[in-house]
Amino acid sequence: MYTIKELFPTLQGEGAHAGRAAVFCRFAGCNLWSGREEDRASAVCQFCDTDFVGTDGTGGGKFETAAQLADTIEEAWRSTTAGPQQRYVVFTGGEPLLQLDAVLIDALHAKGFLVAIETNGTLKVPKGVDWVCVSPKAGSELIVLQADEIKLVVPQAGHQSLESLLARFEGMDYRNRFLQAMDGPLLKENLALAVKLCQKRPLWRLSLQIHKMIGIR
Ligand SMILES: C[S@@+](CC[C@H](N)C(=O)[O-])C[C@H]1O[C@@H](n2cnc3c(N)ncnc32)[C@H](O)[C@@H]1O
Ligand SMILES: Nc1nc2[nH]cc(C(=O)O)c2c(=O)[nH]1
Ligand code: SF4
Ligand SMILES: [Mg+2]
Repeated sequence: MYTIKELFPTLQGEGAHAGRAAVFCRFAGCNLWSGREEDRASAVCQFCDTDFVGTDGTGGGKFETAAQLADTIEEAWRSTTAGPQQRYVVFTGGEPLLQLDAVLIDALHAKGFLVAIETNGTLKVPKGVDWVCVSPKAGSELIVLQADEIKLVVPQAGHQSLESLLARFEGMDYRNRFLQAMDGPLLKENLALAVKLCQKRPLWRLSLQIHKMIGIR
């Protein structure tokens, strides 16, 4: 059984694959926040920009089997794209690694999809995921120490020295490194910080949340 908040075709808005056609499948639930506003201030992750509670979003629901969910993802892909090429699904959440498993990954591979995830990096990544984007959260234990992409949201309360943290991540096995400004009331200031850090430390590139800029999901 998979519990899905929402499922829709769009463009990846962030990171190395920004601008790429993708089906987004958002799992309900996260291990770093309940998703309830009254728990935000006491959560490990306090800046989340996403509603991942329940199954009431577009395309959301409970899916009994991997085959049913994979069929639905394929339908979403077919609803907007002309052919079978470049099939791409991004599992996010909430935290996708609470639910994503080998059976679902295999079912998508059998349909020709590349499987990407957006993860907070605190849970083990199953074999077969084609693109791992890890976004570490201050105050959580990072166990995904190797990935295709690291996308650090800045600044985060609880980071002692941001530059020494960046230096540490620079020495680790992440093939692409991005800084993403924390959205919220201080977005403008946070963007200025991210720009300054990318200039100072050129191993990092700026990730803009382009879906928010252009008004798509
Ligand atoms: C909603 S999370 C879901 C996936 C996973 N739980 C994680 O944290 O990576 C998707 C992406 O949005 C980022 N994000 C969440 N809240 C944000 C905010 N307020 N501003 C910028 N990025 C944010 C996360 O860091 C992550 O890269
Ligand atoms: N278009 C679009 N791109 C995204 N990249 C990461 C997202 C996420 O919430 O995980 C996201 C999202 O919610 N929408
Ligand atoms: S870990 Fe990801 S989904 Fe969970 S609260 Fe933080 S940003 Fe949101
Ligand atoms: Mg998002």
